[in-house]
Amino acid sequence: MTLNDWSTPLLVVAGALPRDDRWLMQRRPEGKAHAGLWEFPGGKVDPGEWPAAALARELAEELDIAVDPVDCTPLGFATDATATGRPLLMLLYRVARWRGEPRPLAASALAWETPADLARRAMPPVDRPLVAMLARDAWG
Ligand SMILES: Nc1nc2c([nH]c(=O)n2[C@@H]2O[C@H](COP(=O)(O)OP(=O)(O)OP(=O)(O)O)[C@@H](O)[C@H]2O)c(=O)[nH]1
Repeated sequence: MTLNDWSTPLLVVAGALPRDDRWLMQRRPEGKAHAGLWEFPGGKVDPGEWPAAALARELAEELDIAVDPVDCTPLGFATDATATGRPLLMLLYRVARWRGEPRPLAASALAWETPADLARRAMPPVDRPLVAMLARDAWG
């Protein structure tokens, strides 16, 4: 990780959505940074936006599901540098419930993955410590 700028991190929120001991992951489409890698659904927090509200907005845009921000519980965070060297701060939330069936509106694919599956997927570096954390997450 090479950081060129310590002052203005790119703030990204992401959701861990559980189902039957698996987590929902999406594959980044061609033409975007990290194309082809598997990631948690989510995206950038807009200026002045509350992070859990940003996550609910992103999950509606990307998965066509309705999430109440109060159902998003912080799980942890991780940091890395983006391709330009700008610091990236990613907040991961556990999403307890949602309305609707997730559809890949922004991704090239969706998959429900076990922690063991996740360890074998190609992912952005910032996701690795978060996946390790999920593997230790207690259900409920
Ligand atoms: N959503 C998401 N973004 C991640 C993850 N890991 C990771 O490094 N990122 C990076 O965080 C940034 C978030 O970008 P994004 O493209 O998802 O955000 P967005 O939906 O607001 O994108 P847009 O600018 O195309 O509208 C990207 O640089 C992306 O590569 C992850 O697990 N989930």
